[in-house]
Amino acid sequence: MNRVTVETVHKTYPVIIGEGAVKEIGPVLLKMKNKPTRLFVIADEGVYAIHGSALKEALPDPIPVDWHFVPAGESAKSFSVFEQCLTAMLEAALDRHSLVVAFGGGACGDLAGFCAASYMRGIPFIQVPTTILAHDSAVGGKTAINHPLGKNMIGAFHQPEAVIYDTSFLHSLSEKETRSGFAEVIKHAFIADEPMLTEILRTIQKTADIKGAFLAQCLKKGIEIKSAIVKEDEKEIGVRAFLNFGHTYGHAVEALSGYGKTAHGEAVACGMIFALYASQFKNNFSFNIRSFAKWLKGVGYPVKEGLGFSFEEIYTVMTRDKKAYGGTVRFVLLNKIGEPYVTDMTKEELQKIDEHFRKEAEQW
Ligand SMILES: NC(=O)c1ccc[n+]([C@@H]2O[C@H](COP(=O)([O-])OP(=O)(O)OC[C@H]3O[C@@H](n4cnc5c(N)ncnc54)[C@H](O)[C@@H]3O)[C@@H](O)[C@H]2O)c1
Ligand SMILES: O=C(O)C(=O)C[C@@H](O)[C@H](O)[C@H](O)COP(=O)(O)O
Ligand SMILES: [Zn+2]
Repeated sequence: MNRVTVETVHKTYPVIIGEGAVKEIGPVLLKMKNKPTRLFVIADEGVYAIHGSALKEALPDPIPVDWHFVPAGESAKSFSVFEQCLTAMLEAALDRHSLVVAFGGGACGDLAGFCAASYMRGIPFIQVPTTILAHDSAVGGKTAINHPLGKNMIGAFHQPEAVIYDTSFLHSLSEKETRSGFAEVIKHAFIADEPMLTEILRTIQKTADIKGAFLAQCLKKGIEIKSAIVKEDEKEIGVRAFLNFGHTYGHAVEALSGYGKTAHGEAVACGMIFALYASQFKNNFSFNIRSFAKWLKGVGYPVKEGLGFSFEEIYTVMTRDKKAYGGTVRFVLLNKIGEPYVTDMTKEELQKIDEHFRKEAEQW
């Protein structure tokens, strides 16, 4: 098993990664200082149907367990599902030493983490992620649900007690979800590791290449990059915003297309192309963006997903981004690969970049 330790001001916790890692959940729970009085598993119903028995067998006998199922994917991050979870948690009479287990991808993890953060003002939880994307979402303590007006707008920072990342769950992911998750790996490489990016561009030519030892190595590196940033800035006062590379535009595409249609990572992939053009516009960032966009398309990413919306539509959603304040939109751009920075962008600048982006898209 591989292990990465995440350190924050108030909590240090392990990310245990590997095939069969789910078996580690028993020892982790039984070793906790306050042994949980009850477990409340919030499970993505699609994931439960495929992998539920593995988690069931791994939970330790002495601790009583309630199971609560939520819709598969992004639709779980809604007010109504959040309310249903809290009602079920109250009915199960959870106390402050009860523990929530999030079982699913990033959507279920974000929802379950927010339920744990809100119930009695915060009870412990453990992430048992099941997607490639969740190498990012399960680590670092951002939890949230969506609002029709913006992505992840209602949420809290709440760190898990542990992340139990069983990579054998990833074998059943669809091609779309494999690609979507891998976009966050590409993001981690762009913001922190040029050799990793080069290796990715060389190794991956189609979705089916995202597998095996190379994928395992990318996931561990991604988690290490993320945990180093979270250690420095848990609550996004500064450098944590770098993890938002590709997200300002990406979140707008997700919100406009109706959550769940364009997968998060697909939207982030489009957002990274936009942010690369913006980096070129702002400071002559030198990189062959056209060939990167073509590479993404070749792997299977729907790179033109944002083009169906007008600049005004995208801009309006971007002004509600959590990084924006005082009326300006803020973007994460690159000086060079591995050297991100945050900058204000005016509407005029963004409009010019959008025009260039649309013109370039004819060549992808
Ligand atoms: N908190 C964070 O730091 C953070 C970081 C990145 C993304 N996110 C959030 O994560 C969400 C996206 O997460 P995601 O990409 O994991 O998608 P997801 O949770 O929406 O799952 C996508 C689909 O894959 C299915 N699925 C999950 N695991 C599976 C498996 N092992 N086998 C087969 N099918 C499986 C689900 O049922 C669902 O239909 C977004 O809401 C995004 O905002 C949060
Ligand atoms: O952990 C972070 O910080 C990130 O920004 C990771 C992102 O991949 C993730 O999608 C996050 O949920 C976006 O954060 P938000 O604050 O823009 O909602
Ligand atoms: Zn993301």
